[in-house]
Amino acid sequence: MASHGEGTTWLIINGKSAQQPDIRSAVTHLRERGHDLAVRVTWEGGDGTRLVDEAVAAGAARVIAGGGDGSINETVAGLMRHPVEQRPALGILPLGSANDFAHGLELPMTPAAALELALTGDTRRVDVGMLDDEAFINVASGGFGAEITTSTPVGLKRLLGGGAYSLMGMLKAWNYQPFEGHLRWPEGEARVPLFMLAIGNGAQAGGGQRLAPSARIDDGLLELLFVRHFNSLGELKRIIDELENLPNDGQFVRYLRVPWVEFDSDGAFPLNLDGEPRRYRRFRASLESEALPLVVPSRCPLLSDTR
Ligand SMILES: Nc1ncnc2c1ncn2[C@@H]1O[C@H](COP(=O)(O)OP(=O)(O)OP(=O)(O)O)[C@@H](O)[C@H]1O
Repeated sequence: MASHGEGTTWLIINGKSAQQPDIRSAVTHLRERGHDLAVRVTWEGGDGTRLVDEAVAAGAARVIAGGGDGSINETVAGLMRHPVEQRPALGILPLGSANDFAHGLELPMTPAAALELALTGDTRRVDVGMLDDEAFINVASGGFGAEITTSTPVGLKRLLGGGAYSLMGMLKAWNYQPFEGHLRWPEGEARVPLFMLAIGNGAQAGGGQRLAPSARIDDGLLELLFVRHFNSLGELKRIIDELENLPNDGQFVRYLRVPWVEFDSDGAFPLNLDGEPRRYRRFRASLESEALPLVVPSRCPLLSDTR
């Protein structure tokens, strides 16, 4: 474990949460204890990345992303623009609605405890996912996985766990079409009508859906989950069974650990990058190993040697 006790820390906080009284008092309290904590507030998308540049220019040792998964993604994107040896450590103050990455790390969720850990906790070097040249730290989820997190309020777990009938009905009502394309990874390839796809550095997305349950952020690998499209209720029930066990070569479900994966889609494929919606005709997902020092709690479940 490395400790970054010295140097300035910058808190880059999403403006929509910046005026919360408990955050103000947590900042005041930590400053009174002698911590050198600068606070900057974002106004709109893109500000987080630019503020990281200012923090690096000012020589910050640590940058805390105050916000949800989108804010963390922007901060990571900013940090990755700098050479690896100049990257400040990343801390997280979870203030989003889903906070999937923070929950996956089992960070404290109250502002006072989260901010104190972010400022004073130990750091570990973790991997950062790359989708072409865009960074993601948690999960890229595509196909139905992207649709559920952006356009429906219903969770995948509830849909798949609770009612095959209602999911089938909903897909019919939507006239849901599979995404035809070609997947390629180091040991294999598949031409598939895809129902959904998840690429995990972290473990969960979409507000608690554990799509990559055995993901570790320091293992140099991505978890790849993909589910083949289905046509009947019987096939859907089979998928639900396979999702329980996550076979590496199931009839519908495949769950693999890979250093990279490429997808060539016949159409524009919806993919959420750390929760932010995108569309791609083709992409390559890969990993930069040990790219970023991250503040982690003790016994963090996303580390390989969880103690
Ligand atoms: N001052 C602001 N007011 C409103 N939105 C902002 C502001 N500053 C940045 N944003 C937007 O907020 C987005 C990030 O939101 P964030 O991830 O922090 O919250 P969230 O969507 O509630 O989190 P989660 O993904 O965990 O549910 C950025 O992409 C940016 O477009």
